[in-house]
Amino acid sequence: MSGLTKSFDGHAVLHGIDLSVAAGTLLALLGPSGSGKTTLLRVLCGFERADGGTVEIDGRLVAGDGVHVPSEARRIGYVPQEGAVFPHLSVAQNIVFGLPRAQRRARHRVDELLELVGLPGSYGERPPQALSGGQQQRVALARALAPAPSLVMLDEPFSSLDTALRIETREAVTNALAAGATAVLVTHDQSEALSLGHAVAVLSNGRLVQTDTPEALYRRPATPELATFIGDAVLLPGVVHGDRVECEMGRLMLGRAANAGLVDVMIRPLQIRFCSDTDTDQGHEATVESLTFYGHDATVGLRLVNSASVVSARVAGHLSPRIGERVRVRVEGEVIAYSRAQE
Ligand SMILES: Nc1ncnc2c1ncn2[C@@H]1O[C@H](COP(=O)(O)OP(=O)(O)OP(=O)(O)O)[C@@H](O)[C@H]1O
Repeated sequence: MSGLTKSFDGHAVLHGIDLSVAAGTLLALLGPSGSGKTTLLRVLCGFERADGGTVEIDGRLVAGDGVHVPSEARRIGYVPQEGAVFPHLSVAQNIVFGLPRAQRRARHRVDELLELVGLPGSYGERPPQALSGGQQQRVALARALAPAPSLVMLDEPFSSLDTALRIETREAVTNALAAGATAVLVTHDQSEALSLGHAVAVLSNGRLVQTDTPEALYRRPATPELATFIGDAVLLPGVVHGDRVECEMGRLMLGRAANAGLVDVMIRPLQIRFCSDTDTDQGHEATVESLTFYGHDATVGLRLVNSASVVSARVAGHLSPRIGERVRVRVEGEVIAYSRAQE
């Protein structure tokens, strides 16, 4: 898609979106509520017309420059949030629903699709109500994949599921899509976007802030706002000298070049590590001020000695310290600096 714009009642919702999805990959479209994800998806599907810009699928212009291919002719499979399956049809009838009449009786196709989404062939004759919410979402995916679409759109397909079903359904969906489908997954869940997307595009107020691999997005977010949106982040004032930055946690290596001068240094809480008792000359002294224990890990609030700053560290649950304890901490790995020059 190129230069896509859309306004509702004079209020701009998409501000010129340029984005491409490589064939055979899953792009996660991540953004907070109201950022324009659904509008973008509706424009791609052809449910909504953009005010400007173009959409091409498999090299074919489907929207823009006076063209508007109707949604049913775009070869897009669509999996909505929930309620996608028709309750009055069997699972098999649901799956073949979008196929030409002549192909609807092909039982082997239903079996193939059920297998693809990880459901037993015997489920074909069941009514959808006899399936769990996650299994129903898999049927919705099988139906979307049945006509071999060029592109599959997944609109928050896991959001109504509880945690266990979510994990199971996510796995089934990624396995099914690994067969080479090109897909766009709309989500407001950071971990879902990072774990499922080959690439992640972040939308904020109708603008794309960054499109990158999950690892690059997490490790080198374009802005401090994006850093805190993608995951927990500690931000400390600092000064850049060459390939290092000086801050209250020491002279740290930069993971991305930054202009010399005043910056905000971004450190992930998992990078703040406790020094062992033998490392007495290493690290910075801090007092444990708060502790939130989650079981497998814990978030520790640390007040740096000789400083007003409190930083947050994430440690394995069995290593969590006691409140009031004096510890030594150091930063592991590279950090990112955001210039304050414009302030
Ligand atoms: N048909 C419409 N008429 C008027 N305004 C609309 C319409 N559809 C969306 N909007 C507005 O456009 C903005 C973006 O909405 P959109 O639903 O695309 O965001 P979203 O990122 O999908 O949010 P959510 O995650 O809550 O679904 C919102 O301010 C919304 O109120």
